[in-house]
Amino acid sequence: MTAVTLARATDAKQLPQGEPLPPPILAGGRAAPDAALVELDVTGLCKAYHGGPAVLDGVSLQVPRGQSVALIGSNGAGKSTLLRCCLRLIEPSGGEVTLLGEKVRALDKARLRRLRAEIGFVFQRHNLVGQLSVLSNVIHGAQSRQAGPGAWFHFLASRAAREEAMHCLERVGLAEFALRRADQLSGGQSQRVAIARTLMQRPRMMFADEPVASLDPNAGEEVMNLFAELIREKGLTLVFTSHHINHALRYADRVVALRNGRIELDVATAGVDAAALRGIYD
Ligand SMILES: Nc1ncnc2c1ncn2[C@@H]1O[C@H](COP(=O)(O)OP(=O)(O)OP(=O)(O)O)[C@@H](O)[C@H]1O
Repeated sequence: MTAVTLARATDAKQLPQGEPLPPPILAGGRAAPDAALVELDVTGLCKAYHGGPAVLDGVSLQVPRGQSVALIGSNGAGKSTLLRCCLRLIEPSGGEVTLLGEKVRALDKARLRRLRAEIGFVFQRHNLVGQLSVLSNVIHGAQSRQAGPGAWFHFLASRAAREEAMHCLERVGLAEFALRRADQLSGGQSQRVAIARTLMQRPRMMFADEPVASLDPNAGEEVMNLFAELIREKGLTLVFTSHHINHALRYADRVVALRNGRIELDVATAGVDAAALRGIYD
């Protein structure tokens, strides 16, 4: 156990005060989350891979609409497993996840696919299709609304889809790259395209698993800023994992720290200092 004590988001003032916070980008510029509208409700979530030890051990977490939550914790703490269980990209071993009002574990394949279509998921690696154009990759974000080859190739997509995709690319500052092959982009550009693709999805909520881990510090900062701006603009709920304490403080309303598959810390970022959060890595 570290110097960091278990605390709820409401009593962050119990934590030690210290160095000044970086200005909150996301938390500062928008209305307070609506506590009555819970978009993600995780209760007693457990996961063990292949009958091994518990990787998630009774995790419970409620995220209201419009809140941005940073999940932090050492390598192997269970952050990615938690995100993936929420979308049932991997099967939980126990507990319950309710996402946008749907009990995820009870959904059949078709309903699960429909639910996933409402969630933007940005991964550490952008997962673009390298041989296709940037525009086609973005258009693919609308696959739940557009079936057939038009969901894959920009020249077969509807005019409306192409225009919307161009708008998404403009929003991430890459309109002039629309017809370039995706495998000709830098890491930062690729991650921007991945974000444009999630915008094309018109998501109701966003998850991001170490979205800037593969980028250099400058590109990482730029992408996080852009991401935060878009989340704020659209009033979306966000849950993201990060190893950057400063990103957690700057881009989240709330920080949840995992250790060995359990929540060790759950605090509002307002009033918490970086030193308190660093304790989670001891
Ligand atoms: N597919 C898998 N099969 C078996 N064990 C796995 C699998 N995926 C993850 N694990 C194990 O589960 C534990 C938690 O992993 P997870 O990736 O969720 O942690 P994390 O907090 O996201 O770590 P990191 O910060 O390194 O990304 C680790 O011990 C890992 O080895």
